[in-house]
Amino acid sequence: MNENTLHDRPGAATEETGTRPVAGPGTRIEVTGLTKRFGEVTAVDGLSFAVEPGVVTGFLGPNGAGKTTTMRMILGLVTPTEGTATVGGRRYTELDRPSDVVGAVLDTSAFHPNHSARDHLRIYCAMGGHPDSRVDELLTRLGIAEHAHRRTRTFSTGMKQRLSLATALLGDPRVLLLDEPSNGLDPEGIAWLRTFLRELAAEGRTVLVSSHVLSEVQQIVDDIVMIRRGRLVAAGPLADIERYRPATVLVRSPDAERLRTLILDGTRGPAAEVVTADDGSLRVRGLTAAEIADLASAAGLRVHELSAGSTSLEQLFLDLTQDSTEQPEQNRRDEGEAR
Ligand SMILES: Nc1ncnc2c1ncn2[C@@H]1O[C@H](COP(=O)(O)OP(=O)(O)OP(=O)(O)O)[C@@H](O)[C@H]1O
Repeated sequence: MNENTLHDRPGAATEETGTRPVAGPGTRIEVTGLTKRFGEVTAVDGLSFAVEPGVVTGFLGPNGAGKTTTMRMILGLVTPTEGTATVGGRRYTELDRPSDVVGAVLDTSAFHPNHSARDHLRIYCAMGGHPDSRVDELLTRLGIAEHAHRRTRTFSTGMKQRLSLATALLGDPRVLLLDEPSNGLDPEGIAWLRTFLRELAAEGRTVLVSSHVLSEVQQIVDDIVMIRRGRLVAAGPLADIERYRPATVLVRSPDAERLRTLILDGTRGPAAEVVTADDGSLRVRGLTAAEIADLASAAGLRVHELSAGSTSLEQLFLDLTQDSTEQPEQNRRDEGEAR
């Protein structure tokens, strides 16, 4: 801890009186105006959000959105350029015994290849000052007790994930931060992870899980914090976000580009949003299928398919987080409100 953090931190006065609060049950993560610039690159840009205890929160955004950098700032591994990240009201570097408060898995390959799972946990247990009994407790809880003597280099991705989680849980922390935990897991592994993280949340812990693939964590998370280019795009219960999925009309047309221009023109009807998918089809919001058909027919444009439905959650995620200049107007409004 450096001198600056000692002087400007909240709660320093209570420490002197010996009544320093520790992060306890119901520990919240709070990120306020967090910014990180690496030279020319602004990785995180004025980000504010809270992560509540008792639920699993998904931290979502495409590759390079700033998720890892934000998690590293919460963990005191990267110093913010501006803003704060606190756990239970204190910055990580101000916590007495940080590994008793926050457990983190940032990299599941960080094992000595020749160490057994048990050796690995024993070392981290001693480093964190946790009781030895935690090693066997966690090997059992994570379902890897029978592999405790195997060298970690022989572990599958799923077993490494479990060992990483065991390491993070040695101090029985109230807060857990996991960076892309579903990466490389098969469906069975994801199902196991879902059950396990739900158990941790049900114990009142605060669980933050990052991912760049919404569909991988959709079944795991209760709340979401969605970012793009270091900025907040959406935050709240996943159920709320699902509720606001707008109705979309899928349009396949050999004249898609002309139809798109016509729809966006807006002079022939209400303002609409159009996203062109990779396969050239259009997804239109703000117009009904009948309105689009009439528009195309009046202009002599061919339409091969028109189908109404609601946007998939994955599509909503892509729409909200895409970098394309084709970002729909509604999303830009959402982003503005979220900031
Ligand atoms: N130490 C660093 N030096 C310079 N640029 C960095 C550094 N760390 C991250 N960045 C840049 O900051 C941006 C955000 O990166 P970050 O790893 O936080 O994103 P992410 O959302 O976690 O992405 P991914 O899903 O690919 O891990 C990227 O443009 C990245 O190249």
